[in-house]
Amino acid sequence: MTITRADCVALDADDPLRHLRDEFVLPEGTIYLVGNSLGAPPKAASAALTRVVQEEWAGRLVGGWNAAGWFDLPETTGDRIAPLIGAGPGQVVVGDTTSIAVVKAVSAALRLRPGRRVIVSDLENFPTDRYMVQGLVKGLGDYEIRDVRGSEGLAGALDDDVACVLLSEVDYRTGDRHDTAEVTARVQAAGALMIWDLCHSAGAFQVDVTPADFAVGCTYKYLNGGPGAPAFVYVHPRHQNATEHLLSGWHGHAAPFAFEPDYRPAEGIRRFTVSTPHVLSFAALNASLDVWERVDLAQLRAKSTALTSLFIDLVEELCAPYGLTLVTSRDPERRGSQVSFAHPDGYPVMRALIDRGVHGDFRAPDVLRFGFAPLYIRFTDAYDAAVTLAEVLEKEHWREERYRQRLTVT
Ligand SMILES: Cc1ncc(COP(=O)(O)O)c(C=O)c1O
Ligand SMILES: Nc1c(O)cccc1C(=O)C[C@H](N)C(=O)O
Repeated sequence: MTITRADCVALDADDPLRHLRDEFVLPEGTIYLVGNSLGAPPKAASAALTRVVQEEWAGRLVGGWNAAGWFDLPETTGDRIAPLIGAGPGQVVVGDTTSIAVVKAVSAALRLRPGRRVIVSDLENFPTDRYMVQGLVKGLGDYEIRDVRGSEGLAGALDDDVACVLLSEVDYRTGDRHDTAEVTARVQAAGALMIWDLCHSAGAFQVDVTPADFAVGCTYKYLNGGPGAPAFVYVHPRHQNATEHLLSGWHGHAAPFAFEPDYRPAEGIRRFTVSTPHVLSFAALNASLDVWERVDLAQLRAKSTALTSLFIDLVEELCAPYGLTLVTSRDPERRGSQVSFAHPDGYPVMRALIDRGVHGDFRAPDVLRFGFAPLYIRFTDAYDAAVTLAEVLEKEHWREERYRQRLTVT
């Protein structure tokens, strides 16, 4: 084999981020390549949750809203996420879920482009992004969705009717990454607004959100905020006071504790909050953001591309006879921190692999996904995962009937 396990041991020893793995709880014997779905728990999360329950909730009771800063968590936490996506203070707010954030961003964009009735949506977008826009259009009436496939499909889709375009920087299935600067410039040149879904970007590499009009993303994948961790919304400063979104909840009101009968939006990013923040979820997320403060994002990207390139090379070498097709771009610039391979029996192959301690996931119809969270995945993990995948394919372990039984969540 061209690359040996000893080479990978050496790469791990040279990895400037290697100490960060110790910050996470990872079960012995598990190679966890699903950080692109749910990140691993930071060791500090458990103590952070206990502290918030005991000191803030039990200790201060309702006083926690003031004394523990609960009311301002959406903004204070947004300011901590901002540097990871290239944004400044007062440009990001945290709360709700990505699906809700999509409604906020798209509805705010539509109000900025009165007279334009079209929302461009990618057929490859994660389904909830599409479903939320479909629901919005049904509710608002008088708007239409123009479907495209990938940013290539945009060419013929941009005209004077388009109000906004919603795309994911990194495709959840293929792992491919758009050239956001180029696409954003094209969309804006057509007079439309650009909204990026950064779910598979934030924490995978340094994002530059600044050319975008709006962006949304979750914090439970590469950012390791925990299951159900709140989402974020970025709003370019030029738009913040110029528009309103559809979900006019009381935390986004100019004077929430005046209890006025009618909605008046707060100034600035605050108006993109909706209602009561999930304080316990913020505790876990903020424990993770403490780790992120110590991460050099250039080193993160270098490690990510090295890991994904290594995995592609190894799988192509070891699994050549077994019917896998690389789905993700070979160009490291054009991919996130994920590698996908297609296989006609992808589902049982992935179940057999997980049974042998290598956790990836499967996306219909035939995609095996492998996420490489650079904070805690080692080069030896990539090596061992490729060797185990080759074994599963060579020995045809995946043919066992039990691996065909579908679980509810894949
Ligand atoms: C690109 C993308 N957008 C949105 C979501 C869903 O967001 P949520 O269920 O947190 O609203 C996911 C994953 O679940 C995703 O991968
Ligand atoms: N958000 C998820 C959920 O609520 C259940 C199971 C998985 C998820 C995920 O995050 C999946 C992920 N967005 C994907 O890229 O497929």
